[in-house]
Amino acid sequence: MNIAIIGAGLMGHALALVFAIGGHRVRLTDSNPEALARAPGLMEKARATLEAESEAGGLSAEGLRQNVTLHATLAETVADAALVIEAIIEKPEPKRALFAELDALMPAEALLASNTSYLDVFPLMPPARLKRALIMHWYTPPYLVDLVDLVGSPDCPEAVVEELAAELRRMGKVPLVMRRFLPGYIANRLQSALSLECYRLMDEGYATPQEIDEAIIHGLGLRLLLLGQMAKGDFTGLPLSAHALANRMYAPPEPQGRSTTLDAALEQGRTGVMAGRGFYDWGGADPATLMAERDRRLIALKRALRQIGPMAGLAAGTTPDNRQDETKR
Ligand SMILES: NC(=O)C1=CN([C@@H]2O[C@H](COP(=O)(O)OP(=O)(O)OC[C@H]3O[C@@H](n4cnc5c(N)ncnc54)[C@H](O)[C@@H]3O)[C@@H](O)[C@H]2O)C=CC1
Ligand SMILES: O=C(O)[C@@H](O)C(=O)[C@H](O)[C@@H](O)CO
Repeated sequence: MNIAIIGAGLMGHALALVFAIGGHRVRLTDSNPEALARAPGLMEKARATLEAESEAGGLSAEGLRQNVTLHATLAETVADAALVIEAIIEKPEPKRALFAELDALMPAEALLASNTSYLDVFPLMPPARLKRALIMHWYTPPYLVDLVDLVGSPDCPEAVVEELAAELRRMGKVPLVMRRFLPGYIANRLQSALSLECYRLMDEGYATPQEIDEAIIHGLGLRLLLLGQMAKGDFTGLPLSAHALANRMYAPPEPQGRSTTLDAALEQGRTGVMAGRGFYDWGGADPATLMAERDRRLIALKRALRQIGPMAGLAAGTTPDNRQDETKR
């Protein structure tokens, strides 16, 4: 499939690699020439790390160069594309403006997919595009994290969503199809709730970023990887969960729309790995090298988990799904 990706940042360059590994032809563009120029090095570093662990699907460095090409203009990028992926800044107005530009340039039958983390992008799209518009939300790094949230627009037939889901499964991914848009889908909503509590703990001086990560890595993380949250609840015992709910010992944080801790970091230029520091100081290490080290460890962990297998799979079955039809995913 010919694929166009708009935005070559943290996600865009990695998505280009994912689809190249999947055997597709990718055209990549970015409004920032420096970001676009950075993409080949980031992609090759990630590809080489995957290849070293036999996880690159046979994609060679030359194959990457042939399968992912950089383009300066939208018109060139989306010409003869069957799937156009938007991975630009998470702000409604730039996305709306881009969708309008793309509408005039992309093939009539091309799919339009947004990688948005939380936004209901469908009202931002030209109505005529909605019959072939979806949210296709990936998790970073998308060449290792297999979950992909898939939500068709209200006008997009289920068959179109299922066709894309089938292609993602062929690529070894795990699409989670939602029948209706829900900001944050499932995993991002859970992550968002966790983030809100993290910011509250830091803003109110209860914990440092390092203490939060220690609590997750040495506490929650191990069981989540094997059991998820609900099967873990079965081992905790549901009565205790009921007591904890009834006791209501504290209220979850009210979303404030900002965090003093996060604002301070941003004011000091601590924007994350790409800047060499965020909540942690990465010692000026090259971002691609840090990502390669993250990927090497994630691959080893993923391989071990494949061998161990999730425990939820050992269950005889799940409880009956008593949701009403209209509320089902
Ligand atoms: N960073 C992450 O871990 C994840 C991000 N996402 C979502 O993916 C999208 C992109 O996020 P990131 O890759 O993190 O952002 P980013 O800031 O790293 O990259 C966005 C890129 O889009 C480019 N851009 C902005 N406006 C443009 C336009 N009109 N035309 C062409 N290029 C344009 C920017 O120059 C930038 O390089 C957002 O919607 C975000 O919510 C989804 C999953 C994970
Ligand atoms: O964690 C991820 O990769 C995705 O869930 C994302 O969409 C972004 O990180 C987002 O959650 C940041 O708020």
